[in-house]
Amino acid sequence: MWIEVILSVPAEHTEDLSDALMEAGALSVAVEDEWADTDAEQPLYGEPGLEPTTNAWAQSRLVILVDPETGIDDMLDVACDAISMTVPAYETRKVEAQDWVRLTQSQFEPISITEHLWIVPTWHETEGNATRINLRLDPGLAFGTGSHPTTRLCLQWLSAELPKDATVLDYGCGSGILAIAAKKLGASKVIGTDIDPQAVQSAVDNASANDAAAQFVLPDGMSSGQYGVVVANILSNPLKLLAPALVGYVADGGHLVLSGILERQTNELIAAYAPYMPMHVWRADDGWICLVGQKTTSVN
Ligand SMILES: C[S@@+](CC[C@H](N)C(=O)[O-])C[C@H]1O[C@@H](n2cnc3c(N)ncnc32)[C@H](O)[C@@H]1O
Repeated sequence: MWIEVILSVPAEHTEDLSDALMEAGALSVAVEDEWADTDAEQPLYGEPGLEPTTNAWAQSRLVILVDPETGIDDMLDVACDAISMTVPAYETRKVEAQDWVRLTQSQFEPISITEHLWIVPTWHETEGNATRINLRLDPGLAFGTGSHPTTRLCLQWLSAELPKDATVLDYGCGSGILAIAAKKLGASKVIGTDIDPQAVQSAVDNASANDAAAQFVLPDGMSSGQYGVVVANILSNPLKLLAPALVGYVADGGHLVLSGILERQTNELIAAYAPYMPMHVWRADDGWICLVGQKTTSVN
């Protein structure tokens, strides 16, 4: 018998706390992204090169496996103290002593985005016919495993609307899932960028695992090119701040696809982009919407 300790922390502490917990005696720490629909203020980051100023809105759920002999309060005190964080409330549950890795992995099943596009964890066999595209991705620290509606909406747009041989920029690439999907769906050239170096590395690894030729760089490494499709799944505040930059990356006649927007934020986002480009709701999913616009030659 082992014990699982489950708690939520601001996403910005996820990595440091995971490391500190392992040092303090945890057997393993699994991280689940959890974007709650709350009224908490959203992060104000968004300008290229700027670090997040607050991350109260994005929470991660940690599932920590410990030996029953481990003093849970002591372990949490030591780990939280090491990163100067208040010990959060937690729950525990008993788990049978068995192969915990397999237990964790079994919680992540292949996800169907469309009939032809699937996200398949690497420990699953791929199935299907020649027309089925299987993206091999593992849940990890970088956001983007296809289970979140905001990612799903972008993948559905790419599946349905990506122009043949388009060039694609994935702004806020996380795991690289959108860039990799775009390449597999026929994009001619794909580049992704993210302010999080760990996300960039994870995107590089995932592209390689999928045999997808895509380039990933930090925002500082972006050149000033234009793309037939720019897709950005971030959050409404960064999307507002990034409006001129993102529109600037869209080539004449190209498409801008925005996700990470709650339904109630639709009008403010459309208004924020109105001076640059008309945007409309393409599709909604579970309280989230995807905005799409096409740049005409007369709009700059
Ligand atoms: C919701 S995740 C999206 C990941 C993936 N594209 C997907 O659709 O699942 C948002 C990503 O945007 C990144 N991000 C946030 N602000 C950014 C900014 N100003 N510039 C570049 N990336 C940013 C975050 O680090 C995070 O990896």
